[in-house]
Amino acid sequence: MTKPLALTMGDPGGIGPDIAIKAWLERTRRGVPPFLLLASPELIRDRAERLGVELSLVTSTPAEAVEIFSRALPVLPLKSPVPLACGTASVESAAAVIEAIDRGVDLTISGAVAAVVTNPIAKEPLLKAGFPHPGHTDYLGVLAAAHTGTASTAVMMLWSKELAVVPVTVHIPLAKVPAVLTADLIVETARITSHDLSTRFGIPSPRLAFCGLNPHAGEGGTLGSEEQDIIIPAIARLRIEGINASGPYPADTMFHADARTGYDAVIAMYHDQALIPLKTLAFDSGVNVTLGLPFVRTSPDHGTAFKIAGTGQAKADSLIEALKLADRIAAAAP
Ligand SMILES: NC(=O)c1ccc[n+]([C@@H]2O[C@H](COP(=O)([O-])OP(=O)(O)OC[C@H]3O[C@@H](n4cnc5c(N)ncnc54)[C@H](O)[C@@H]3O)[C@@H](O)[C@H]2O)c1
Ligand SMILES: N[C@H](C(=O)O)[C@H](O)COP(=O)(O)O
Repeated sequence: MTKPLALTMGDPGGIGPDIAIKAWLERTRRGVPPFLLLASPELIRDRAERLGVELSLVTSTPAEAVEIFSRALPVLPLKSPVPLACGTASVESAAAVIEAIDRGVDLTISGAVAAVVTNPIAKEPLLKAGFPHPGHTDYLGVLAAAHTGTASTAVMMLWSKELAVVPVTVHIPLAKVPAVLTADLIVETARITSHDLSTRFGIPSPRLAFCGLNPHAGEGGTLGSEEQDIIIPAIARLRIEGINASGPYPADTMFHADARTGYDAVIAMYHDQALIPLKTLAFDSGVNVTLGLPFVRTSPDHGTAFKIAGTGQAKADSLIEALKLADRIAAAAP
């Protein structure tokens, strides 16, 4: 029998509970793979009530979840208290938010579930509660390293049928990007991307196209030196290793339809350079996938959308794509 996916509740005040309920309701029509929701049953019942949905919910172990999924939403209760928040973030939720991630990863590593899919979390309340990581991606790298005993770099990729993008620097202030960007970091990010696109996504020799950092990719060094000093040497190193790397290209002309036929993924130098084109082209179908981990993790491409939590406006499309992609790449795991 197939294993379920573990789905974390995300921030309980955000739209995670809404879209988990919607994804379960859509399970047959849209072929949603079975998942076990890591949450408080009270929160999910409360949200279903706000949405005006009659929901069958059953507390479940991972082993029972696949069988239950066809008739009820299987929920694995959390130990930490979960405030019945809707529409606001709260520091009081932090312990439960982190517990759901930890348990999702533990269940995946132990083989009880096929992969972990995370609902969106708000970073600010977690940071205020003392959680030192700027997002799931970094934290998953730390959990993976603790599990394997070796340092593990987690790489963020936003994937869709139209476009896949990987930001080399992620959740740091824009002003710090030039200082953090090094040839070593670019090479490591690209190596992991090439490896995982090949092993998990079945692309034999992934074509990686690199953005420049500066306008016009530096215009031969007249509009900035990072291309000459950092990006071009990094690409040269990757080519020597046999990685199909090209660029750096001016970022403003890399994302139109013709340009997108020339690569399998874009390696971008900072967060918005990568995520603006992805979310513009594929907001409803984009999936956030963490590469470089010894387990599979995906997530919808959007955030907590507090304003529309409990209103029925949140779409579950990106979450459904994240569940389907996790199921597919977990089955292909090396
Ligand atoms: N995977 C994650 O954990 C993740 C990803 C992105 C942002 N975030 C966090 O989410 C919080 C809010 O971020 P934001 O406002 O920049 O982005 P957001 O994605 O939450 O919202 C942006 C806009 O898109 C709308 N939207 C988002 N998801 C939607 C959906 N499923 N259906 C319909 N409309 C939807 C929102 O209502 C809003 O108008 C921040 O704290 C951020 O750190 C978390
Ligand atoms: N940068 C991501 C986005 O905007 O979609 C997001 O914040 C999620 O990051 P984590 O997967 O690291 O939580």
